[in-house]
Amino acid sequence: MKIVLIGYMASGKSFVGKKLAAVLGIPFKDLDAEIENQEGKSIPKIFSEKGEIYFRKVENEALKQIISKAEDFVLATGGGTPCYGNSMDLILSQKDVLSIYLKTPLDVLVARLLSEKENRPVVAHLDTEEKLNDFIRKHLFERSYYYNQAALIIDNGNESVNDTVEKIILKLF
Ligand SMILES: Nc1ncnc2c1ncn2[C@@H]1O[C@H](COP(=O)(O)OP(=O)(O)O)[C@@H](O)[C@H]1O
Ligand SMILES: O=C(O)C1=C[C@@H](OP(=O)(O)O)[C@@H](O)[C@H](O)C1
Ligand SMILES: [Mg+2]
Repeated sequence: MKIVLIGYMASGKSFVGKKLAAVLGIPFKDLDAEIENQEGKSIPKIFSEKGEIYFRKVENEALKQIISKAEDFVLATGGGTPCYGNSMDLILSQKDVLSIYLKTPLDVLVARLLSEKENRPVVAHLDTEEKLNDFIRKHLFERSYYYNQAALIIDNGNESVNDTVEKIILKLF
């Protein structure tokens, strides 16, 4: 079983993914963590020292490597992963991969990112709730074109992580 979670920043890909992998008894992989290990730097450092275009190249390469492996996994991608280069086509073209969009309402994303934006260079500069809300509303609309191509769409708003994992499991079996 190969599961790839996609969705906006703070939709819960890393949080839900870890729990889902534990319940399924298969390895959990986080694309951002793989990139950080490979580059020997944090995501904010890669953005500030090498720039976003470099990050997107490395992100696409890391995705290719993980997705082509034979073993089972749950992979949490980054919020931008499916929206650059051929990454979404790559995810969709792998017949043994199940893509899942974790869909989270705008107000929940804004609330989560208000307290967790420092390590996310794409939104780190947005210093008020109003700016964050304005930016995410437009950005989410643009990115939804990619997210909505996932095979499965699962709501992860105000439900508990256990409920979200259960919803996914029910769709799998
Ligand atoms: N179902 C949920 N219930 C409660 N909190 C959640 C849920 N899903 C995610 N979160 C919270 O949202 C925050 C962002 O989640 P994270 O997994 O880092 O998002 P992503 O990897 O999609 O950017 C985390 O602090 C996590 O605790
Ligand atoms: O949406 C994005 O462009 C990004 C999302 C981040 O991952 P999370 O979605 O796990 O926060 C990380 O890959 C990087 O900061 C860029
Ligand atoms: Mg994450």
